[in-house]
Amino acid sequence: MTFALEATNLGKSYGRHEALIDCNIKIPMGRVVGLVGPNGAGKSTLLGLACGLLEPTTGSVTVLGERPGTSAAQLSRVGFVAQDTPLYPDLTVGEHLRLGAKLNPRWDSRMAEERVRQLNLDLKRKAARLSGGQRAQLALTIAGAKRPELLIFDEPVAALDPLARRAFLQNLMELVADLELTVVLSSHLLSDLERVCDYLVVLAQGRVQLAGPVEDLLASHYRLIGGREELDSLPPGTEVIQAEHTGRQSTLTIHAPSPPPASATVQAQRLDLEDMVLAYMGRAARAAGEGWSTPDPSTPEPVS
Ligand SMILES: Nc1ncnc2c1ncn2[C@@H]1O[C@H](COP(=O)(O)OP(=O)(O)OP(=O)(O)O)[C@@H](O)[C@H]1O
Repeated sequence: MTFALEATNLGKSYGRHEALIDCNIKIPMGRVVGLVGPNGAGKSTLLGLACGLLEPTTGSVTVLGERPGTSAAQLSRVGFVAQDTPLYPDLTVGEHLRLGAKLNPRWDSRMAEERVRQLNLDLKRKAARLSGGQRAQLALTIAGAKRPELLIFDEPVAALDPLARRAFLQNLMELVADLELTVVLSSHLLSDLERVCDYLVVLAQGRVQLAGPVEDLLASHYRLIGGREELDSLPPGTEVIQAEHTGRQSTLTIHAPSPPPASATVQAQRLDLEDMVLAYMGRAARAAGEGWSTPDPSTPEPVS
């Protein structure tokens, strides 16, 4: 089976600093993947490895079944938009489209021109004179017109206001529906990711903390609120991700294979994506702060 992105014991060090450690993930095709984690977690490093911009220090990575960046054919299957939506400031919108057509064998001119028209982008305007939102939209148009099978974005919406962000994400979803793409999107904006992503990878301290289909992850995580003693013994297979105690009451964030048994004294609540991600990031930060190595993630198998 071919995965959109498959990392096996993947690691990347910059000098003595380990930015990505023993990363094992299998991202199925056709997903919209949210890559989240705190600053310095290793997200850009992972995306750089996936695009062939960086070489692994250990392990291996394949993208669409091939080593990244090994051939022009492989490069044309992947679209990458780096963190600062790089464009040529002195080139106009029209010149960007003409350059895209020259450089990309599968360039879809009709689609690029139609999107530029829909976005009301002036073909004669230089990139330097576009707003942040317009630049992001142009970068998305160029990446989509390459007709890639995998589109990778490193924090595409970070600098955009909420309206521009919403418009960008809506356009991205239209592109996904039209082209049947796999998208990997890194962002700190969990509410945005919750709206568009159906697969999640949480990175922290250079390690994968959690990965899997959003639906499965949300269905297997709970918040338990109840007496400290009652919450001392949990069903087998339950993993406590985070525990908070106030007096005799405890609040636990757990990963459990099946819903916790109903009880009059213990309340079980579903988590939203943000609470779940924050619990894993908090656990990784505590483990690092206390000098432990982060525990192995309980990574649910991806759905193929
Ligand atoms: N070229 C480099 N040389 C040395 N260290 C680097 C280099 N690039 C990244 N790092 C370090 O590697 C770690 C991971 O960085 P990376 O940019 O991958 O994190 P990130 O999750 O993308 O962060 P952010 O959310 O802040 O963009 C950080 O500690 C960073 O300082």
